[in-house]
Amino acid sequence: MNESFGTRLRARLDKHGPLCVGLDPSPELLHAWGLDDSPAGLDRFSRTVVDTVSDLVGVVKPQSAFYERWGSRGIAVLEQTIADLRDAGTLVLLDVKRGDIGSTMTAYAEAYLDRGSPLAADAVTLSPYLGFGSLRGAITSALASDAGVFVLARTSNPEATALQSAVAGEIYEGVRAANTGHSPLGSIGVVVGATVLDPGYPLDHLNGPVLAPGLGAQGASPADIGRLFAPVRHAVVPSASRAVLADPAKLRMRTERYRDECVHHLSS
Ligand SMILES: O=c1ccn([C@@H]2O[C@H](COP(=O)(O)O)[C@@H](O)[C@H]2O)c(=O)[nH]1
Repeated sequence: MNESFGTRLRARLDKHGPLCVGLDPSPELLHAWGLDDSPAGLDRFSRTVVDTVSDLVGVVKPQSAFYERWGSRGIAVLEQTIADLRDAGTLVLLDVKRGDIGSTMTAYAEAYLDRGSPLAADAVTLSPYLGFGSLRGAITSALASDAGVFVLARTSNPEATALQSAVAGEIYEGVRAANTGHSPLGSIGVVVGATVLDPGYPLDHLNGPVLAPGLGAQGASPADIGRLFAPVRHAVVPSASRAVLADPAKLRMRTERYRDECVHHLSS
């Protein structure tokens, strides 16, 4: 029997520390790297990031939108990047934020979670704003494929606060229920930005992982990670994209620095 996503994630976090590197090949970053904004540029950027950080972190989070910009040629690069990460033994958390009615979610689950799909990731981000129940089929598919999902609960952007604080309770409770009985860690996670002032829920009750974007470019620091997520120190996955990707010559050093500072603030 294969190991669940939660089990694999826990092992990677224990070995490599919590940091997740985001893979966001925006036109600005490609330009800063001296690369063309083209499928060839995306490919070069992605291969360089995979080669540079895959021994440093347990999880990499490609942002699908930056590959989708280039249509089928960008998706081909994304498929190759997912394959390269898997070959390197790095967990792939594909940031796609899909959310729709149940029958369509089944198709998204086939695209991103079914082991036979060329875009199959270890986990994906999902949006619950058609109701948490609309995600149940996708969650069932994820568990059947030993994959995981991260459901948006309190995202890192400031515009989200009013809407999400009104409904986050339903999302947290749905995730908690989905993880009941799973050990050492459930496979169903939440997204809680490192920029939020208060997650509004005892995250250690979830028995699942917490993706915490917002480190660096959006203003959150490793100290914020320690302050917000100490109760889930073995389950939090802080992610940084622009802050580590800005300069290829400093990519490895910045990844190590953010990783080590997150470890430090989570253990103090
Ligand atoms: O709440 C969320 C959920 C996802 N994101 C994504 O993470 C990265 C952040 O990039 P940075 O350069 O580290 O700011 C990006 O892909 C977002 O789409 C998020 O920021 N907040």
